[in-house]
Amino acid sequence: MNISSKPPFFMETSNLSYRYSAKGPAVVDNLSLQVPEKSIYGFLGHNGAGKTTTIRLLLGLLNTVYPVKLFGQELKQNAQGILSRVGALIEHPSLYGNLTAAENMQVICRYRRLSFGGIPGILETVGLGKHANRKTKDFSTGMKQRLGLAIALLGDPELIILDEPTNGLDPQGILEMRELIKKLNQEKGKTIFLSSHLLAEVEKVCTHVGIIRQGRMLFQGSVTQLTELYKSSQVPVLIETDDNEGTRKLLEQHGFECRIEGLQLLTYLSSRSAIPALIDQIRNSGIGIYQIKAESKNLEELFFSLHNDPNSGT
Ligand SMILES: Nc1ncnc2c1ncn2[C@@H]1O[C@H](COP(=O)(O)OP(=O)(O)OP(=O)(O)O)[C@@H](O)[C@H]1O
Repeated sequence: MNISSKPPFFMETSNLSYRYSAKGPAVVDNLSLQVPEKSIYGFLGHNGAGKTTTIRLLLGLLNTVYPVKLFGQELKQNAQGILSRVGALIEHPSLYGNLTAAENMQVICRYRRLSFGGIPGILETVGLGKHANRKTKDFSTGMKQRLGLAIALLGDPELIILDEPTNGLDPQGILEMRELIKKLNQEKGKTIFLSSHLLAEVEKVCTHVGIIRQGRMLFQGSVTQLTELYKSSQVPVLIETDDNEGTRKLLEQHGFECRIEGLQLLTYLSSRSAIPALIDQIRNSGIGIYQIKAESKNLEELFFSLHNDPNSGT
């Protein structure tokens, strides 16, 4: 993967690696991230893949000898200046329940020596304008998360880093957070880096994506490129017939790999358009089909297909 400096990426790492202990495994392993300006970059991976650790490295919260660049500058050389242009929400926000939304923001403003002037506008942006004077102990999880984002927006950062921003939210809360992220990007020009373990979530919100497994990058590119790759990977198909064993033999004779799973047979096709021919083959051999169903590919299968694709990832 090439690290180009023209134009500089808003955030980039080159072969970033990290171990929590000298003899422990690499939790982040040769990770070269490239986050374009004005993108919404989804950092996708299962629980324990190394997302939060990477975010901590990007924010200078963990020490590393590897270069981490934000806005084209090395983080270590000007951490204070660079981080004043970054807003972050890692997991759930720490709020004082007995203080109102506005008062919670004032606490952070005092700490960061920012004026209180921007608070009403930011609360309006995140949809909490009407709740500015409510104590946060009465807030729903979604409202707390939006207030956490409001706090990250203090100081008008150009880059916003969000660790699993929809975690723990109900469907309505997820929808609102998703719309808010898009609004911040499209209307306020913010570059947003967010981590998630949900492929569907990333596809709906992000312009770019980096997929990691065990700290290693499997794929990095635009969501359009990911969709193309995803489409070209194999489709799992479940078949139930009156003779699953006979169907298995038949399909294997035609070069399909398959296995019996309970009352069904699982095989993989190159695309959904191959299903009619498959049905004809089974029916022509006198086997009765009870049902046939193309499964939607989940993250695990995408990981699997990426892992086996020599052209993808690292
Ligand atoms: N402070 C720590 N000390 C030792 N190991 C840690 C520490 N924090 C995380 N790990 C380990 O590092 C690996 C990556 O964890 P990390 O939290 O970065 O992953 P993640 O992708 O953010 O997962 P999740 O979505 O569950 O938060 C995991 O195996 C985890 O157990």
